[in-house]
Amino acid sequence: MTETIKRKLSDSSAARWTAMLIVSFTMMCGYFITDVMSPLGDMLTRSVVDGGMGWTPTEYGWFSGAYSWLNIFLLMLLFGGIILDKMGVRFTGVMACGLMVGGALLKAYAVSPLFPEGGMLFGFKTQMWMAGLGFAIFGMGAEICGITVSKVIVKWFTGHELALALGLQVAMARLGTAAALFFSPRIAAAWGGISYPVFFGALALCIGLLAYLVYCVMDRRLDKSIAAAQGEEEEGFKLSDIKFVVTNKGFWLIALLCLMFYAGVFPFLKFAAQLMIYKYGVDPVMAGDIPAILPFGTILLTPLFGSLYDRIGKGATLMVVGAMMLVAVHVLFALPILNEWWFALIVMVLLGIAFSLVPSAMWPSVPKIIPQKQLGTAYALIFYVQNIGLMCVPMLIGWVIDRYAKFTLPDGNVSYDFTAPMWIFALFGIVAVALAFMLKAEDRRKGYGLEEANIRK
Ligand SMILES: NCCCC[C@H](N)C(=O)NCC(=O)O
Repeated sequence: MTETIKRKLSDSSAARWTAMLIVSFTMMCGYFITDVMSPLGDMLTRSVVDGGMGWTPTEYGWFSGAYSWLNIFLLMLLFGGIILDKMGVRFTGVMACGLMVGGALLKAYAVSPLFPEGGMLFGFKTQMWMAGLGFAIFGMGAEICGITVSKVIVKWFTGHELALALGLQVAMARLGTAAALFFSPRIAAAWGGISYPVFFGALALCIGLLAYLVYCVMDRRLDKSIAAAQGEEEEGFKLSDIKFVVTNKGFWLIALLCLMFYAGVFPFLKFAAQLMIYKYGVDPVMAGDIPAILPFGTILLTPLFGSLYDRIGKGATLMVVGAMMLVAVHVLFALPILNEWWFALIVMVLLGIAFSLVPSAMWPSVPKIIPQKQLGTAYALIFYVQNIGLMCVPMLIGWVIDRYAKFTLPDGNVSYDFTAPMWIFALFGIVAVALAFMLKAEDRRKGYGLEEANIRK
């Protein structure tokens, strides 16, 4: 008697890498918009007479944190995770892309000359509120898209090169961030307005949406091949899944590590260009270039560390080392030493290594702690916790800069001293180190396999 072994579409390496490239492209366009305003912080906060838009650092901090408003206050990330587990990656991904495009267009409109100037609401400019609302809608789409893309990759790569694939996806996302940091000030300077890079990003996102629609065709075929190979559909989401996830200590350690580590990186990027201008004397048009090194470095290193994790394991150790490097980096930025652009560049490279180590080990570790059927919910909850930091930290830093870091030079110009904000970022790193050690210990106790290789021999 002969038995036919049916292959799933994901067993074809060409098919799974194509799927990975398509969804990562969509995510990359999203990351471009996320940081498109980061190198323009100085332009936004300069006075109108100096050619800026006259926002205060506090307003800039609120706007930067707006990315997470809806995710946190309307629990949109949690609902997004439930929608993902219930409705699947096709519906959720398309919905998320639509939200990103809509939000990006609103944000671009708010900072364009079309938006009426001069209004105030609750002590802040209406322009900031409108741009923030656009960013909040965009952020809701971006985060839901993020968990969807993670689930897509886990779906195609479990039992194959999972960490490498997740690492490459993150690398492509970083390319979006790097492009935003590098090109955004140049587009704004060349075309004469802050709204142009945002409109450009919205256009790129429309192409990202089309790409995702192409992926949907592949996903349908994968589902058919899975049903044929396994003979049964995967069990759907149940509310008890949330309980299962939140009662797991390993899950909480990863979620809190994610909160603390990313609080020291993404919010830092929002202020990094200003740090370059005021501490390291970099020209404002080139102020995004040194921070752009960070994502560029991670483009090579995240897949490299991911592949290392796939082959030899040591995931928990990679997270400990990455968190320690984060502390070192922020301390070096805080200390009053070597205020030279080349030193900032070296420190940024170090941050790039840290920012490759932790994500390349953290994201592929989640499926080792939480089963695939609850993965959408687990990623959503982790992103939810992380978004608390993405919202509060820029607001805190903006306020600290307004209150303690701003001073007037003898010539009447305003300048900033970034020492206090950098110590705050270092503090997040210290807590991240403690959490990474606790995760490593928990792994030893529970045997999650975080120190083991991902590829099954
Ligand atoms: N500036 C983009 C914020 C994306 C946050 C997202 N929740 C996330 O953590 N993605 C994984 C990553 O390492 O970028």
